[in-house]
Amino acid sequence: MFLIDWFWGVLSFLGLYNKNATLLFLGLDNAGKTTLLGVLKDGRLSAYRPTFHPTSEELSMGNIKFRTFDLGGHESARKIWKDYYASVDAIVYLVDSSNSDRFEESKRELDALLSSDELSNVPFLILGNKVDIPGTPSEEKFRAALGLQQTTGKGKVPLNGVRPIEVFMCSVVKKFGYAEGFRWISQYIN
Ligand SMILES: Nc1nc2c(ncn2[C@@H]2O[C@H](COP(=O)(O)OP(=O)(O)OP(=O)(O)O)[C@@H](O)[C@H]2O)c(=O)[nH]1
Ligand SMILES: [Mg+2]
Repeated sequence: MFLIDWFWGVLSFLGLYNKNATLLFLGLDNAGKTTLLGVLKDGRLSAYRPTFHPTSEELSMGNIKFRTFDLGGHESARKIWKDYYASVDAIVYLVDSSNSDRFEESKRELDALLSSDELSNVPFLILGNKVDIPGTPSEEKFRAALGLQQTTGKGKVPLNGVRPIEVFMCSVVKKFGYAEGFRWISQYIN
């Protein structure tokens, strides 16, 4: 009983209670995908090791399926996650905002996703992760670096056929910022 309460508690916290969806967590290696999955799974932080093989992990809660894939330098992984395009309801794209050296690489992968026909109607939540690390850029600077100045708005916005896309800065480790992002994207998930 306790477990079930906790379980639904997590999903309602994320706005995903009584939704039926598959969410893909994408991003370069080291962005925080496995850590986010772990935080959702048991609310605790464990020392998650970098994921090597296969570059995919999955967590199911109720009717929600979370699946991670690493992008960048993983050609074989790319082949795998392309198979999931058809069943994806939302994409959560994680970026390590503390590592500006890799913004360009991360932007390249993101742009490829955004321009793919198969995903043209899929909502995108961009998480600028690790803002707990001193020296991370402001949201404004982060958006500029990723080419995300034009997004669809953080509130409830009538989209008129435009794909929902929005940026939320967060710290998965310190557990803030990402739930707002999930609640934002949940309004575009059935
Ligand atoms: N300071 C800080 N570190 C974080 C945060 N989120 C993740 N990390 C750390 O970043 C490193 C990479 O996190 P992972 O969750 O393994 O990243 P990943 O995207 O799964 O990476 P791969 O599996 O290697 O592709 C780990 O050492 C995490 O502890 C955060 O919010 N703040
Ligand atoms: Mg991982």
